[in-house]
Amino acid sequence: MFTLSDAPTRDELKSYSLDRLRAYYALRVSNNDTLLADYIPPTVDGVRRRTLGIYGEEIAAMSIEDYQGILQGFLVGLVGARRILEIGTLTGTSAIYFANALKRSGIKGGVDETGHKPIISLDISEEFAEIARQNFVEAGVDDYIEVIVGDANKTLASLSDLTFDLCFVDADKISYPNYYETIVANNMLNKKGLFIFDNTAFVKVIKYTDTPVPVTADSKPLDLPGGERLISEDYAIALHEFNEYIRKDTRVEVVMLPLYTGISLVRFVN
Ligand SMILES: C[S@@+](CC[C@H](N)C(=O)[O-])C[C@H]1O[C@@H](n2cnc3c(N)ncnc32)[C@H](O)[C@@H]1O
Repeated sequence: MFTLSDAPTRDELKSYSLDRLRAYYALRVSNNDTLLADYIPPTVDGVRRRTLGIYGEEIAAMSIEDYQGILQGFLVGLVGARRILEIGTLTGTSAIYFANALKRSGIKGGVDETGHKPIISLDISEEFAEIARQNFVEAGVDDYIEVIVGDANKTLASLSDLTFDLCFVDADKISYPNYYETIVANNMLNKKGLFIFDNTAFVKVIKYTDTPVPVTADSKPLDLPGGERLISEDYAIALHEFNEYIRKDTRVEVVMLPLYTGISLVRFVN
């Protein structure tokens, strides 16, 4: 584990290449090394390696990356989240980041008066869910996360009595409008809560070393320059329609972060 004290001096910086300096900052996206140590636990690496070993690159690449995990953990603290809903568990990477963030905020694990753990994560695959549960045990966060298996279009509706402070939506893109409307219509997200929708820009909007791709008002959904296409065109069209839908929804305010394949933050305006 690095410490912030290994920062180069001003003199040493003169012999640094920009790439070396970027590499330095890539590991220091927060000023709090305790937070980084908490947020990038070795177990997340283990989850990635195991997912890669079992399913290969295409599936493993669906897990969020470290920086997104750190950012989402920061947002957990920002909104004071106590209860989190995740749609799309896969093998558990994002849920582990959320659990560590809750721990940092002093939230206790275990089943509460609602009969649930602080994080409910939904996935359609029993196989992924089982691997995720093993990963949660190994990461020491199994008392923070419960996985409910089934099509989230159905399981979500069965949770409509519950209220969450943060909803992270990262499952099948076609269903984003239904997930959004079900959560809003049933008041499942607190008025001060936060939605995070992943992959809303369809393609890698930014590469680490590039400047952000400007998205203009007349951009077509499928012709954003500057990145490999990670998802099918069906998904891109569904996401485009979803983006337009929430952009015009006067109940909410939306900011799409140009990170990875786009991360939309959505909050209620009043
Ligand atoms: C992008 S992955 C989630 C990655 C995870 N959030 C992470 O960072 O590790 C999408 C997941 O959504 C699940 N999924 C797809 N369609 C679904 C549906 N209709 N209901 C519930 N889960 C679904 C898939 O099985 C897959 O595990």
